[in-house]
Order: sequence, then structure tokens, then C-alpha cells
Amino acid sequence: MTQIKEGKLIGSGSKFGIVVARFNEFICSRLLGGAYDALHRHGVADDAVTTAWVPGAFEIPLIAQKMAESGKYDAVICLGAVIRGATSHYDLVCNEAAKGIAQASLKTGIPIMFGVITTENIEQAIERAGTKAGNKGFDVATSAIEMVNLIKEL
Ligand SMILES: Nc1c(NC[C@H](O)[C@H](O)[C@H](O)CO)[nH]c(=O)[nH]c1=O
Ligand SMILES: CC(=O)[C@@H](O)COP(=O)(O)O
Repeated sequence: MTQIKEGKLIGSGSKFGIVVARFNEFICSRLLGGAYDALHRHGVADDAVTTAWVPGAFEIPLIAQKMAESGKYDAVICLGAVIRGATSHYDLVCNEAAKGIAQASLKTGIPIMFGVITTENIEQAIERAGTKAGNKGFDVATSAIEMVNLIKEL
């Protein structure tokens, strides 16, 4: 019985697109740094990574899908930070970003990783962007490498 438990964490030879939101840039720049760190530590060449900035998380799915459709990337990493405000806008942005990213990945067959943190307040976002709760950008980039290698083994 063949069992593929996980993709290897070998990034060399693979190409990655990154879509990062400018909204809450203080947080997103740190998520991006974490993603770069993970890719570099796992052997991904600097020139194998292309980063596109978008206004906010709501715009991530479109650019992520364009990157995935281009055939230039083995995986796309999406980074953003949606922090709840005083209205229901938070819920709409979170839901559409998550739904759009998932749909783009299934439509294109390319791993499009959900690295958009959705928090109740700024403190929670800071905790997940390189402090007490780690760096979600690092985590999602590592998962991207695993998914690329897993697909190669199927
Ligand atoms: N409030 C946040 C937003 N809102 C902006 C939207 O994402 C979008 O750019 C705008 O509605 C124009 O289409 N975006 C975030 O990434 N994070 C937020 O907390
Ligand atoms: C998550 C958001 O879009 C947020 O910044 C909007 O804040 P508000 O609901 O106070 O307008």
C-alpha cells in the first residue's frame, strides 16, 4: 500500500509567486519577511520568487489566480492581515479573500496558500507576525514548499 504522508521540504528548483496586501502594511511586511526567510532556508533561489503588492486582502484572489494561470509558478503564497473594525466589513473581506483564494487554487490546480491572518485586534496580528505566536508568513511558505513536492510525487 503506497502512502505519501507529506511532501519533502526541498525548495530548490521551484518557483513561487507571492501576493501581499498593503493594508496593515506594518503587519504584512513582517509576514512577507517570514515567507522570504522560509523560502531561503529551504533552498529557494532569490530569483525564483516574484512578489506582487495589492491594495488589500479583497484584491488578493484575482492576482493570485493570474499568477497561477501564468504557468510561471509552482505555488502562490497569499499574505494579508484583516483586523476587525467597528462594522461588518471585516467579515466580508475575510470571507471573500478566503473563498476567492480557495476557488483560484481549485480552478488552476496550483497550490495557492492562505496566509491572510484574520484577527480581532492589532495585538493578535502582531503576535502572528513574528512575535509570541510565530510568523504565519513563514508557516505558509513552508506549507507551499511541501505542497509543491507532494504534487510532484502524485
Ligand atoms: N479593512 C481591511 C481591508 N480592507 C480593504 C479591502 O481589502 C479592499 O482593499 C478594499 O475594500 C477595496 O476593494 N483590507 C485588508 O487587507 N485588511 C483590512 O483590515
Ligand atoms: C476589516 C476592515 O475592513 C476594517 O478596517 C474596516 O473598519 P470599519 O469596520 O471600522 O470600517
